[in-house]
Amino acid sequence: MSTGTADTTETKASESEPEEPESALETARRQLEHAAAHLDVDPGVIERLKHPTTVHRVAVPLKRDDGSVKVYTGYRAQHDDVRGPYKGGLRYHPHVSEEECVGLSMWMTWKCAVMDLPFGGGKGGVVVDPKQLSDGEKERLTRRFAEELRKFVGPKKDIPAPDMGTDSQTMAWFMDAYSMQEGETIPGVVTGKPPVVGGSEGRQEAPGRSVAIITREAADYYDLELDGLTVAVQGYGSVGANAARLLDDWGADVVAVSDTGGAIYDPEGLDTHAIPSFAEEPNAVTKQDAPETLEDGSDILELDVDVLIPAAVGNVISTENAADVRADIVVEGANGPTTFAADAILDERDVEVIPDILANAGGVTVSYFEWLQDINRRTWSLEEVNEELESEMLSAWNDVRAEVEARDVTWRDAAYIVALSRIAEAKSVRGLWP
Ligand SMILES: NC(=O)C1=CN([C@@H]2O[C@H](COP(=O)(O)OP(=O)(O)OC[C@H]3O[C@@H](n4cnc5c(N)ncnc54)[C@H](OP(=O)(O)O)[C@@H]3O)[C@@H](O)[C@H]2O)C=CC1
Ligand SMILES: O=C(O)CCC(=O)C(=O)O
Repeated sequence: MSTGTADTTETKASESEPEEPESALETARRQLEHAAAHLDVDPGVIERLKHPTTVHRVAVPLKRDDGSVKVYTGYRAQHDDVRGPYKGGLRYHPHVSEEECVGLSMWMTWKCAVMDLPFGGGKGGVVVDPKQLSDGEKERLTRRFAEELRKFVGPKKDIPAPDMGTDSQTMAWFMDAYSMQEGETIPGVVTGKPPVVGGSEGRQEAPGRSVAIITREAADYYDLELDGLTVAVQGYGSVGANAARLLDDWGADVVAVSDTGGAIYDPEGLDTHAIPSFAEEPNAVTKQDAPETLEDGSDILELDVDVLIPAAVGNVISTENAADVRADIVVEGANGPTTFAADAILDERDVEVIPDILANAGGVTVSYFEWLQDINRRTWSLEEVNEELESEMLSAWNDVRAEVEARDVTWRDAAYIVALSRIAEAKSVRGLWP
């Protein structure tokens, strides 16, 4: 089933009435309004950008290993494609909802524009706990989801990728199911695949790598030494573990990391390579030896560190705890970890927040490299990928920094200003208004 700009995504929130808990969509809309106030953009464009173009909702039946049948709900939100095909991940998580997918798809539109990639924004997922499924069940679920979305995706239309609860294997199954239906191998329908079937070297580490690069640049900007920089990382998955390990390699002291089981803390710095990531062994963080274990993993957000990297789920920094965040800089590895109301509290307290749409954008940037490699049937080496990523991240960092300095705005507003200017210009040049 496909719905247009669905009722559930009508404007509910406005900047003047911040309430919590905020949905991803509410946060995204408030951030948009806040940043748009700094720009001379047609208000019609801003109003349009508060809504997705389309949200596809599909039923995904799965025959479980015990022979029973369960029907899951899947979504694909397509927010805006003025700059190119919709692009963004697929999430398998019990809290996936239409509203969450729409909010996340909006962030993808801005993220691709901040990075100046020729893509728009999409996001989707299935309401399921992947930890409760066997590998065979995950494969059947993914293949059926791909079949249900087949008409709406494609290398020139909408290109999914991994997100929470999905990985390169999920993308390989998705690509295979799509290709079988189309009658030819079409690697460019998804990114984040294993390199052996058209994936890019370095894609898996890329969002964590970009978080590390942006942390390094932010530390330098605020005159903090990378050597001995104290860092806490919430979430030890694809983003968190890769960011932690790279920063560790570059001399920072990663003093705390967490997963859903809790956090571990060592003021001397943890051996991040010895701690298994979510992909290597889920829920393994608190099984490691460390001087201190924090049973309530959210305590990691209040540790006295130079840099806090929330890299798990959304809304973890809210009005409940924003006043207790003791880091000097928050670098957002997750999408939407800070609510709109918490952002204001952190700003008042001079805690610098480097936003998700810049910090974790390495994932979609290497996805773009992968898409180019697929189209051109050419493979880049890991060195080429990492060199290009470094250069794209520095270019985006400099664009955003220029707005921070020119307008005296927050890093989030500055990133939105860069993105919105590009999107508004594209809309104006294309002349999309009837
Ligand atoms: N993968 C990608 O390409 C990109 C992902 N992102 C964003 O980064 C975030 C993380 O994604 P990703 O790394 O891919 O996810 P993964 O599924 O690889 O890992 C998620 C990690 O977060 C932990 N976690 C989940 N909930 C909590 C919680 N409440 N407190 C502490 N830890 C928690 C999980 O722990 P456990 O092992 O116990 O389950 C796991 O370690 C998401 O917001 C995602 O949208 C952003 C850009 C790209
Ligand atoms: O690689 C991509 O296309 C998108 C990754 C993603 O979902 C994200 O950046 O949030």
